Order: sequence, then structure tokens, then C-alpha cells
Amino acid sequence: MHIEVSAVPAADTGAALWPACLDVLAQQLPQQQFNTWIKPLSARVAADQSKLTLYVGNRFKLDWIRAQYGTRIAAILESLHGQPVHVELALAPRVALVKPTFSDGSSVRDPAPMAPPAEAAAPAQPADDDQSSPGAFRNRLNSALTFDTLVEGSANRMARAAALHVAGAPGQLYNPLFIYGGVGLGKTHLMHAVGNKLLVARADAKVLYIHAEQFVSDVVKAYQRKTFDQFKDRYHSLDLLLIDDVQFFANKERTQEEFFNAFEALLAKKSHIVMTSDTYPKGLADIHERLVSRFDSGLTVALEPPELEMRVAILVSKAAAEGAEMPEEVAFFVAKNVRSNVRELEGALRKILAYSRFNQKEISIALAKEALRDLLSIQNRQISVENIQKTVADYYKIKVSDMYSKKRPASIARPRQIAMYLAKELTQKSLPEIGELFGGRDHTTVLHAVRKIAGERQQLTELNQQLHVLEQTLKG
Ligand SMILES: Nc1ncnc2c1ncn2[C@@H]1O[C@H](COP(=O)(O)OP(=O)(O)OP(=O)(O)O)[C@@H](O)[C@H]1O
Repeated sequence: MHIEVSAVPAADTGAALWPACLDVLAQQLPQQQFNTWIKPLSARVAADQSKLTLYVGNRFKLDWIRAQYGTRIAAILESLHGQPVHVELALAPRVALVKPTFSDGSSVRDPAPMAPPAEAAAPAQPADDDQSSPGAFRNRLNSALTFDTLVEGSANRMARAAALHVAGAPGQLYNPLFIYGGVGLGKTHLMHAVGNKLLVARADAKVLYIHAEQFVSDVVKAYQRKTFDQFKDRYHSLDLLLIDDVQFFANKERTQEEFFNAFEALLAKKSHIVMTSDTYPKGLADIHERLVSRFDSGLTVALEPPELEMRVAILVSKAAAEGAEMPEEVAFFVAKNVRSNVRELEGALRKILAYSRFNQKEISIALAKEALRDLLSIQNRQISVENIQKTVADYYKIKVSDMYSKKRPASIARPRQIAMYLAKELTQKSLPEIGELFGGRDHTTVLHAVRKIAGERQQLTELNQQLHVLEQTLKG
């Protein structure tokens, strides 16, 4: 794994190691993943700095973090510290005293419900007691995400115009507003901008921003605590509901039912609903048709990856917001090299600004090249099939040799199929070439694996997330 960091000086490693690791993780992971799983962790570094213990709220989260992020965290720490750091995960003492039953970390004192919703086993966001205290109402808006700080371009023009309209006249046109697009393109930003703008005009408006995973978690809690009345009071009374990443509702039957009820109640009283997703409504897998057709019944708009000029404008405006001036030629250089999404642009900018401040040098193309050298070299680096095999084997804790072996148990065959899929996705190799590198397998075997994993990826959120982590790891 290649990590874009420079070593933390040994003298301050102890105190700085985890914050430095957090910085790298914040750059590498989608914001939602980072905020949900990584940010809440607290860490203790051993006196000789050979071990770092991470404290986690409950057993479920502990297993999840170990499986999803353990290897990555260890690799980052090693690269920061210059030598291996043993990573240990432990239950935070406070929570270790109770026995968590549900994934949101809450414990159950009543006898367990007869048939908990399947959602109870799903990874949900950390517990939050908002709904058990109806008096307190947090809208969860980030006041920094406004229309003023959102750069306009052809990639977001239509979505921005629709969002502005909704913020100015909620409950009228474009209800629901469904915004979709790839990672880091500004979906969440746009949603917050709608909420913030409405609150400027109507300070008493009941606005709630919520990630779909948190909604799932709230449904589980309401079920568990038998507080559906409170749940309904809370959701059905809103003027504006902003709900992020609704693809997370896939296969969550009870959540879909409750969301359907909330949806109907809100539309009936002319409250507005804004939703985001990584795909358009009909592309959503495992969500009931009646819900999908409602998602599509207002206005559906896409956010596209920003074009070159927009990327330049974003860099210049974000640098200015940080009190720095980025010459246009430098912005062009960066924008030409960082193309995928705005979050990556922000990461590149952060590195350049830090490099410039640290070395007390003006921002120039030479400085940008220096600050981004890892990133630029990664782009030129070819991902090899061998690297994919090693990374996937590490991730699923099997031997690299199992990638070429004839063994067939599912615990080996599946990672092997995943590695074949990634080899097809991320390299230029043909199916027969890939088959050859996987122990001389026939190209039809590779084709079968590629199709199977591609199909399942659409259906299974967990697999999709694992593939996402593997892709990010391989791309650096
Ligand atoms: N047009 C834009 N102008 C300024 N900043 C932007 C723009 N688009 C996105 N950003 C910034 O890029 C970052 C990523 O955006 P955001 O979190 O909204 O993406 P997203 O589409 O919700 O991605 P994900 O699905 O991964 O959560 C944020 O810091 C956001 O403020």
C-alpha cells in the first residue's frame, strides 16, 4: 500500500501519531465513513511507541473497524512512524460495562423483541439520543456549507438552481428533490445549503439534515425502545427533511416502511424533502418500487464531475477562503492532475497550503509538484495484478498463494473472484492474461467472476463498501 505522508519526527511521535493518522484517513476515506467510524475513536500510544490502542464504543463497531480499516490504519501508522506499530482495538471502559445488543450501541433492558427488524444487524451510525429528548431539536446543519461557498459550474448548474428554488419556496415545486452523483461531488454540501438558506429566511423552520444510516439507526432504536410515537412526532413534524445517501435503505424493510410513512406525511402537509443518492431512483437496488416511484415523482437532478474551469475556480476560491492566494497557472496545473472529484481537489489544496506554510515558500507550480509528488507519481504508477492479489489476500486474511491455488472453499474462492474483478477493472490486462496470472485459469472463469462480482456489487452494500476500500487502497 502506498501512503502519501511523510514521517512524523520521532520526538513528537507519541502525541502526534494518531492525529497525523487521522489527517491521512480523512483524506483517503469518504467523509461519511470517516465521520461515522474513525472520528469517534480515541487512542493511546504506548510509551515506547510500538503499540497504539484504539478505544471503540461497542463490540460490533470494534469488529467492523478491525475488518474494514485495521490493515489501512496499521499501514498508515507504519509509514508515519517509520517502523511497524502494533494496532490494538479495545472496548472503551464506559461501554464495556453494558452488553450492547444492537448495532447502535444501546443496551436493552426489556426482553428482546420477538422479531427485530433486519436493520438491527446493519452497521448504523453511533448512537444519538436526539429522539428520546423531543424538547431538544438539533438540525445537524453545517453552517459552513452554503450556496455562497458552493462554486457554480455546468456540472452542478441545474442541481444548484433547483436547490436554490426549494430553499426559497419549500413545499411547492420539485418535491421531492432527488440529487444524485458520484462521491465527493457536492451532494451533501448542496443539501446543507438548502437548509441553511431556509433558516436565514425562517429561523423557526423545522429543518433536519440526516444521513440515511442514522435514519436506519433511529428506526432500530424506536423499535427497541417502543418509542415509535416519538419517532413519528419528530420526523412527521418537519418543514424540511434533508436525507443523504438513501441507497443505504437497500434491504432495510422496516426502515423503508417508516420512511414511506414519513414521506407521505410530509408531502401531505407540504413540507419539503430533499434526498441524495449515488444513483438515480430507478438505479437503486433493493428498495421497494412504491418508494422508488415516489423518489422520482418530483425533480431528479444529477451532479456531474466538475469540468476543468470549475475545478480551477474551486481551487482558487477555497485557497482564498484559507487566506491564501493561488495563482491561476498553479490552479490549472493542479486541476489538470486532480480530476475525479472535489474532495480530492480539497486534499491536494490542503497539501499545497501546508507545504507552502511549512517551508515558507510562495505557491508556484514547482511547489505544487513537490507537495503533490506522491499523488502525481501514483497516477503514473500502473496497478499490477500481483499488487491486487496481495492487497485482496491481506484484506480477507488468506494467503497470496491461494490466489493461484485450485482450492475451492468459499472463504478462498470469493476473495479470488474479487481479485479477478479488480484486475479487470483496474488493469489493462485481458481475460486470458488475468486467468494465466491466477494459476492458469480459463478466461471463462475470469469472465464469470467479473460478472458475478459486478452484479453483486449493485445489490450488496457491504460488498460495495469493501470494494470501495480495496480500490482506494490500491489507488493509494
Ligand atoms: N461546487 C463546489 N464548490 C465548492 N466546494 C464544493 C463543491 N462541490 C463539492 N464541494 C466540497 O467538496 C467536498 C465534498 O463534497 P460533499 O461532501 O458534498 O460530496 P458528496 O457528493 O456528498 O460525497 P459523498 O457521497 O462521498 O458524501 C465538501 O467539502 C464540499 O464542500
